[in-house]
Amino acid sequence: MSSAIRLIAEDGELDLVEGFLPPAECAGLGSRLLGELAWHGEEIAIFGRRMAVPRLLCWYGDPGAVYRYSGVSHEPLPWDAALAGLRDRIEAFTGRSFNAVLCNRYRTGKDSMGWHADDEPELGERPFIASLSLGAERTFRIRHRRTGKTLDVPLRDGDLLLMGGALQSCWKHCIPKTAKACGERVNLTFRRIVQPG
Ligand SMILES: O=C(O)CCC(=O)C(=O)O
Ligand SMILES: [Fe+2]
Repeated sequence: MSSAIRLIAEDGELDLVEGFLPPAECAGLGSRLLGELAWHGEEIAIFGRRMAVPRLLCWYGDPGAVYRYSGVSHEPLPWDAALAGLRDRIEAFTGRSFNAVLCNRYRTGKDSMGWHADDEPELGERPFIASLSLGAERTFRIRHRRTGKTLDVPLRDGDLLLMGGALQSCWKHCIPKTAKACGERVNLTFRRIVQPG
């Protein structure tokens, strides 16, 4: 495992740990999560029309770690063993604690996540979020809200991306669609819900 590389140091911190998980572990773990987790689609209302979110997702965590996304409150599913094992390792590495994980599954290059910040009230001020990627490489794009400064970070199998400080209030991020041939990707964002609601 390599050490963290600081990618952003102003108005929040963004750190990348390339190969946090060794390649030998990634393939098995990726297919286990694809098979085991309770993947489902979601819809969001945009201008009164219901639209399918362009990816699959699921939410696991401690009882009470309720999270509101796509306009709906989500009760967590109880920790899956593979997810709990990863949580423990990421907690040991970062010295932070997490009580829930949002899992996103990008089936093809057409699946994506639009511009957003993880700044929901239940994450509290200056949330610390650890994001583990498995499977196909995708680009994580981050843009400063005021200056427009933009950075593209390739996220590969086994990489761990850490977001902290004021990052969510000063920057937005997304996973753009790609026209490149690309396999499935799973991303796990470990979070701490501080204010159940
Ligand atoms: O898939 C990714 O790498 C990003 C996921 C993300 O931004 C989120 O879950 O909030
Ligand atoms: Fe995010």
